[in-house]
Amino acid sequence: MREVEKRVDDFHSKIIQEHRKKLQTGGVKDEAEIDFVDVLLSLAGEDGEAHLDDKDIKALIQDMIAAATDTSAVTNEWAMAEVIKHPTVLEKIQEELDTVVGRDRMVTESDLAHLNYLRCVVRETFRMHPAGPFLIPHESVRATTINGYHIPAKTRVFINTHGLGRNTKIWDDVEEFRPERHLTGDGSRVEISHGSDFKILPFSAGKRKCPGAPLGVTLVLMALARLFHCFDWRPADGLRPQDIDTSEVYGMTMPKANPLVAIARPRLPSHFYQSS
Ligand code: HEM
Repeated sequence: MREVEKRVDDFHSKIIQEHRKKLQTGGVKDEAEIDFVDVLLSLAGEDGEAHLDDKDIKALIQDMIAAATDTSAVTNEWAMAEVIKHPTVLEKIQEELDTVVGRDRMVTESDLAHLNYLRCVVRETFRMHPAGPFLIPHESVRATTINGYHIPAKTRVFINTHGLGRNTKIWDDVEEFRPERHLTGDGSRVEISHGSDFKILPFSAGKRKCPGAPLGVTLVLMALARLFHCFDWRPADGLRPQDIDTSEVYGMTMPKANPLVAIARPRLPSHFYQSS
């Protein structure tokens, strides 16, 4: 454990050193190049001191990497597993991709707003498999009463988003992966984070809501759009779609108990798969 800690610490030190060197040798010229660490290093403190020391910056980098990577990866794996388990869903996703994007170019970020069925797939994935099944523990700062429940001050509060997605008072056929249930009646864009109805809460809500939600949504949508646009997918040899295992393990995030194994077959013209 100590050895892992040291390796992680060295990795963070290297990131800080590289950024400090860049700042000292003329700084970052193009505003579009400024990243999270550049901003943290440039925060001015009092009496000519830096606002944050290296320990603070390392903690923030670690927090950001931990919060951003596992959540997005777990969501992608669940979405892939559910889609490969439901071949008609894959067909509908690819039909939409062929209509919106076509087969002679790659998906770009500006396409994502128009992929309403894929957005439903991600929303349905969050309903059934929220990356944070109990969000992050919160504590009530003062006593309050919500829906008749008295919550004393300093109570540790967990929000059961996993239960919310399978609550039969809110959803029907809760065990069924059915993206269509999220389509808006008027064809307007399907929101993924949460709506005014709070029927799903993948990123929590309110002032401690995930600050990376827009980036998280884009990362997940973009990865899935490219994977389904570029490849046809089927389960590993010998398995039928319905055999795909969807058992879960609980932890800080809620990954699949067994990693997904699947077979990809290119579906776009061959020049898209050649490295330049
Ligand atoms: C699919 C992707 C993601 C999911 C499902 C997700 C979900 C969550 C959830 C449930 C929380 C806890 C909110 C609460 O306190 O109740 C959270 C917090 C947080 N997330 Fe995300 N997240 C994702 C992506 C990201 C990304 C890409 C970033 C940054 C680039 C990020 C940064 C953070 C940070 C810094 C916090 C802690 C906020 C605080 O201090 O309270 N997340 N996220």
